[in-house]
Amino acid sequence: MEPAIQDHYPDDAAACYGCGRLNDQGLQLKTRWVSDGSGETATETESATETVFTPRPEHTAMPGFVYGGLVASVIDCSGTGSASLAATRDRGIDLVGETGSDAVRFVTGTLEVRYQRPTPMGPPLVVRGRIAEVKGRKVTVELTMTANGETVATGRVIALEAPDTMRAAG
Ligand SMILES: CCCCCCCCCCCCCC(=O)SCCNC(=O)CCNC(=O)[C@H](O)C(C)(C)COP(=O)(O)OP(=O)(O)OC[C@H]1O[C@@H](n2cnc3c(N)ncnc32)[C@H](O)[C@@H]1OP(=O)(O)O
Repeated sequence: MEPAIQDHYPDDAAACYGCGRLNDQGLQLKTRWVSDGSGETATETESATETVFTPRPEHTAMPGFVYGGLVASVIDCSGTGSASLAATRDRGIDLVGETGSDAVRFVTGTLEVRYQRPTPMGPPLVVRGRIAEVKGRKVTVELTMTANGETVATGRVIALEAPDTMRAAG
């Protein structure tokens, strides 16, 4: 399995409610490149990211169905994580190397979510991300969430490298 980008965020970027590994109350989402099974990361044209999260009872909207804000949160951090993966790869940074933390601080500029059908409580939610564009400090990611193999939501995240003001505030 490919490494999760969030496991390589520096400590000052690891407090996020959605994906911070240091946030005990958070979702601790993990986003990684999908491997083709051969041990190689998929090629540029085929590359996709994946984030998997199993909702808990407190994430209920109404009995049996997942709260839409939770769906949006999972898509949000799948998008910023995917953007970080893309930027890291584009800049030739070794994710698990000593310099792996240099280019991974992305925040959400725009989050769009389309709820396609009610999201069932129980099965894991699988989000696949596709890098639509990398343009300077901006990465656009298109995402699809499935549950039991059915699409429940689609989304788009425009992620921007975190401004210095946010980094300094940490
Ligand atoms: C301490 C660590 C810090 C945090 C690390 C967290 C990592 C992990 C946590 C993960 C976080 C989890 C998720 C969270 O919860 S992240 C928290 C929620 N997000 C925020 O609070 C972000 C608040 N907004 C800002 O700080 C600024 O507005 C940003 C940084 C977004 C852009 O301001 P900046 O001055 O940098 O931009 P620019 O003017 O140079 O424009 C550059 C390009 O971008 C385009 N553009 C601009 N704005 C937007 C927009 N809103 N949507 C789409 N596109 C936008 C613009 O047209 C231009 O495009 P082009 O003309 O080049 O094509």
